[in-house]
Amino acid sequence: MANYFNTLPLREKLNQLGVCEFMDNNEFLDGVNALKGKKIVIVGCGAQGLNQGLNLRDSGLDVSYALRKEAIEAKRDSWKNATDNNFKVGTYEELIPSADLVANLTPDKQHTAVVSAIMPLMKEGATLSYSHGFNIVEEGMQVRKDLTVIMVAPKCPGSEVRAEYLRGFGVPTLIAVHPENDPQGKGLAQAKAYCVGTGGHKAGVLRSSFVAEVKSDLMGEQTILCGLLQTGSILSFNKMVEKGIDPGYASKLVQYGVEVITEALKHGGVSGMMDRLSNPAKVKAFHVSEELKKIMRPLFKKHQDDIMSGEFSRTMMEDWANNDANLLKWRAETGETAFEKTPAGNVKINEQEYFDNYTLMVAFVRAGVELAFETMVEAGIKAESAYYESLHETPLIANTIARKKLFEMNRVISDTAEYGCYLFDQACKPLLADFMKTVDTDLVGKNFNEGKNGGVDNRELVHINEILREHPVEIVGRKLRKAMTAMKSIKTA
Ligand SMILES: NC(=O)C1=CN([C@@H]2O[C@H](COP(=O)(O)OP(=O)(O)OC[C@H]3O[C@@H](n4cnc5c(N)ncnc54)[C@H](OP(=O)(O)O)[C@@H]3O)[C@@H](O)[C@H]2O)C=CC1
Ligand SMILES: CC[C@](O)(C(C)=O)C(=O)O
Ligand SMILES: [Mg+2]
Ligand SMILES: [Mg+2]
Repeated sequence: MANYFNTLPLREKLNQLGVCEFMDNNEFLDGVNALKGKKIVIVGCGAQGLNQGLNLRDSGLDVSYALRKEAIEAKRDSWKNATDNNFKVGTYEELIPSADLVANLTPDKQHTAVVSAIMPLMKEGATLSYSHGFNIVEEGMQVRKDLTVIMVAPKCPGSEVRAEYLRGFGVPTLIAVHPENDPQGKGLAQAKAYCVGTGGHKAGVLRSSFVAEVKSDLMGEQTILCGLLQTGSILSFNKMVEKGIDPGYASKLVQYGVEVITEALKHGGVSGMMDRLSNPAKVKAFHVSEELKKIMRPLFKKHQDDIMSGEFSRTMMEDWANNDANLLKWRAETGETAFEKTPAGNVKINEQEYFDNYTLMVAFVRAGVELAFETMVEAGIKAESAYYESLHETPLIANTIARKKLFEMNRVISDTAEYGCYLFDQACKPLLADFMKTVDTDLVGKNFNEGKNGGVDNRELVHINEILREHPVEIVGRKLRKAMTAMKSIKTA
């Protein structure tokens, strides 16, 4: 097998990268009907597998889990996840042959082995579904020509796929049909039905391609969503402790601050988040984020370039072959950071204080969201896709950090995302070393300008507001958020 993307001529690369059509609500009027009464068998009951299955069943669909024999015999977590939630569980041989749709929700590193094991058992004309395009695009998996291959990719951690569904909302989702595998022309209807089943249609759906999903998903997870939130959290905590701020206070400000701050992003975009600062702090955060964008832009470009060329996938697959040596080493190192090892203090921090005392995270988030968006778009990803991947998903990742710090984020996201997060973090921390020497407690740990709201040049403030509001991520965000009529506010810390 070879990297599918790299086998395409440039015109086809650009064509598949550019597939991105915002799907109106009236595209989903048929609901789950295309899969009603069909047997959906999910392989893997982990972050996505369990939570997608719960939503699909609640949406009236027939869902069961095919697990590997050793998981059933050893009553592993996947077996517990499925049985504790009263799903039917069986082996591949027991469940796959009668399945109308098989959803492969195992780790990307296992996809070639899993698909090779289940494909011979799949009945003529069945459908194989993914939630990430890595196996098809980066590994070039060849699927039996009578099978339909679709993708329903939530732009969200598995845990929040369920949480937003239970709030009566959903998460932005990319759907796609692999052009090499749609023999009966039923792929789009089934992908739409599956998407309705997960609740994704309530948040926003893009008709995408396997290529466009992979090249944007890998970029978002490595940079703003996981990498920069990890780097920013660790550097913020270390700076506060270095400057004598109580470690318990610092830990709480970081752990919950990123959730409170990015919740504003979800509802009002970057400008909505910045508006929560005092005017002097907003001006400062603007200039700090401009400096951060300048420092980090080459790293963001490198990540996007390595994703586009296949170099990222090659290095990650080398680690797979080396028993995940780097993944496990970086996971252990992250667990040993002072932030991860310092419990949040038993101290009251009100919602506004998270903004007032954490100007630095606001600057990190603006810089990271805009950089990720800009870098994706200049690489050929369409604005709507770049918005879901760089802005809307950031608060959903922050929800996991608020739960149990970086440990929880890295546990819930895919192994692919976790590897990419560490890769970015390893490079970004030294890149920011000189910048962090200039940071003091006015930016992190204490109220900027001691909370005084005066002394701002009106013309500069007007100019800054214009720049923030007219950024392309804000323009497309205002359109996409209009469609999120069912979006709920979450109770933050
Ligand atoms: N995590 C996320 O939030 C997101 C993930 N995705 C994509 O969803 C897919 C699933 O990822 P995710 O939910 O994170 O995966 P998890 O690691 O959470 O779960 C993997 C599941 O697969 C099972 N599994 C592991 N190895 C094998 C194997 N060799 N054969 C059969 N089953 C196996 C595990 O069960 P056991 O080990 O007990 O057998 C577990 O149930 C990936 O393609 C990922 O890129 C897409 C969007 C977001
Ligand atoms: C952000 C990482 C992700 O792409 C996701 C939750 O969307 C993943 O692969 O886990
Ligand atoms: Mg993702
Ligand atoms: Mg991913």
